[in-house]
Amino acid sequence: MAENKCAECDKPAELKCSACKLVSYCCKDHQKKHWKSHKTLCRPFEITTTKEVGKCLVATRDLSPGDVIISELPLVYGPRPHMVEEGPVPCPGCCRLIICENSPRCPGCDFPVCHPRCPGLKDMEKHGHECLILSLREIRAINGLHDFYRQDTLLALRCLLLQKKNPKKFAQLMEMEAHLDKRGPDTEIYKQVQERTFDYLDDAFFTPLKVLQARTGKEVLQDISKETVHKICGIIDVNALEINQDAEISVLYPTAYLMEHDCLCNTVHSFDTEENGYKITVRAALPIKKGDHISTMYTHALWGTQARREHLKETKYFSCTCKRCKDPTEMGSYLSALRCLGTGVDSCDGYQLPADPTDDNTQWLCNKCDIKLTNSEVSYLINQIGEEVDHVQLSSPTVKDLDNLLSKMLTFLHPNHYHVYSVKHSLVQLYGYQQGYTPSQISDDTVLKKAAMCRELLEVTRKIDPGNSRLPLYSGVVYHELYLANMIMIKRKWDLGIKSKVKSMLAMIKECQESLSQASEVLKYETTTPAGDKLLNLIASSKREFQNWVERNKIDLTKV
Ligand SMILES: C[S@@+](CC[C@H](N)C(=O)[O-])C[C@H]1O[C@@H](n2cnc3c(N)ncnc32)[C@H](O)[C@@H]1O
Repeated sequence: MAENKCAECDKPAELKCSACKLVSYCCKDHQKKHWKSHKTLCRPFEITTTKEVGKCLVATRDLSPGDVIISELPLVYGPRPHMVEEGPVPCPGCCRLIICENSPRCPGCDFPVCHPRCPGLKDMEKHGHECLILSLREIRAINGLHDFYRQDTLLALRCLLLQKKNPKKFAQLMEMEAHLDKRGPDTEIYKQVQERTFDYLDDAFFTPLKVLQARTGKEVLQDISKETVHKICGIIDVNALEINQDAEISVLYPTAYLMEHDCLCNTVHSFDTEENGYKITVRAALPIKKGDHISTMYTHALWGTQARREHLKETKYFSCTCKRCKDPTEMGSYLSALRCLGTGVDSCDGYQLPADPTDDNTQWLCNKCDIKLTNSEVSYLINQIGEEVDHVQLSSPTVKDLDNLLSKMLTFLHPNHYHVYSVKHSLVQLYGYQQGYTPSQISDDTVLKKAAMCRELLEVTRKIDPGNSRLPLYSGVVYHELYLANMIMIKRKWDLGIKSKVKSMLAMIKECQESLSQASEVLKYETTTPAGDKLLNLIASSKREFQNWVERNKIDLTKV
């Protein structure tokens, strides 16, 4: 075994940096001396294994919000592997969405692409390599058929190609958890992988590849067995992160995948653009103490406990037992709570909460009276309401439609329930915009209602996403809408002669200033997403508008 050398003097070294364990030293003195240059590169975590989560990351020093924990390039990335039966598909060169039927074709393999000269088509890190395999199919489709050109299989193919191209990366990839024990031949997921990925790749490309390999004696892919393809698909499902810039991409990173899940995670991550190779940067979102586990969130922060736990069980094969999942009130947010459904003499103004949220058969108890509900009764009700919300949300609703839906929902659900949150979030974006509710048309009462709703929404997000790591776009929108609501009222009152010395006016001016600054703060890591970029531009223009108004009216903000 090669002996370690001191990073300071190159002599044989026994000591290791205790934080990253990657750099060695001959003595304590040299370790101290080297710290100045090493501290920016030193990993602030170590990899450990626990019975509950398997491999995971533990902080080796205290971290403050914003501190970088991981910054690394992908092992491999490609189009998100979800089957598309109609609608846009990713271009294999750049993963930007295209309409299959109307698109030009790749000159090499005939797959639909954004442009025959898309730079990614020839790039060996992107489509270049796989194109050689895809071009082995002799039959060509006349029309772009979704089951003929299957972009959802390309990431698995790119993983297979690492065997020859970069065996070290392939070995790192194959170390990842695939949960094959839970994806056996009698499961639905096994059938899907077998039919949609393995059989497709095998029939269309591996069969001609085997003939070619036999003829030329040259091996392009070593292992294209069913077992390896199933393992790779498991690894992608369990470990890949999704990037939704203007494309749908799944990425496997060499270290970031080790972050465990927590419904109140302590990190935030952002992705560089395609030009910068989709580098990931993971930062502390909350203060992290030495010894704390470093976590991210694998599911949606705005789902209730039952929905999140079901999703994690189905897709990541574990039962979450984090602080938020164990707390019936979900950190005081009441995101899953129902109104007490007692009627007549039994009616009360309490809320129905799960007795044990981590028990799939829990009873739901009222916090004021004796009314109990079974979990299946609650699930049925929540699913029904969810379907109605989806139906209304998808039908370009008017303010009236959403107002009516909201009043109906509030007879069954807590005002912070996640279905209510979604309707309120849409409503605050319609008040002030939709015909009949434009800034010159909207009534004072409705503006005040909009501002109150914004404050309620922000209170919920602060409780379930204290580090702004998962809901920055949701909160950014709401902070901006709160600014707009205040600004409508301020201008109206100003025109009536109510000037900045009046207390209520001062409070609104202050809230305007704070909302705009909070909006930029929560979005600070969203600069590379199209939605984040668009919102940040809107906020910048509102900041200019606010500044102009303040200057025009000679308001001294330091005295507000
Ligand atoms: C992306 S991998 C993380 C690395 C993994 N622990 C390993 O050993 O390779 C995701 C898997 O880690 C485990 N895991 C992550 N967070 C967990 C948690 N909070 N509780 C239990 N298991 C967890 C689950 O097995 C999950 O499918």
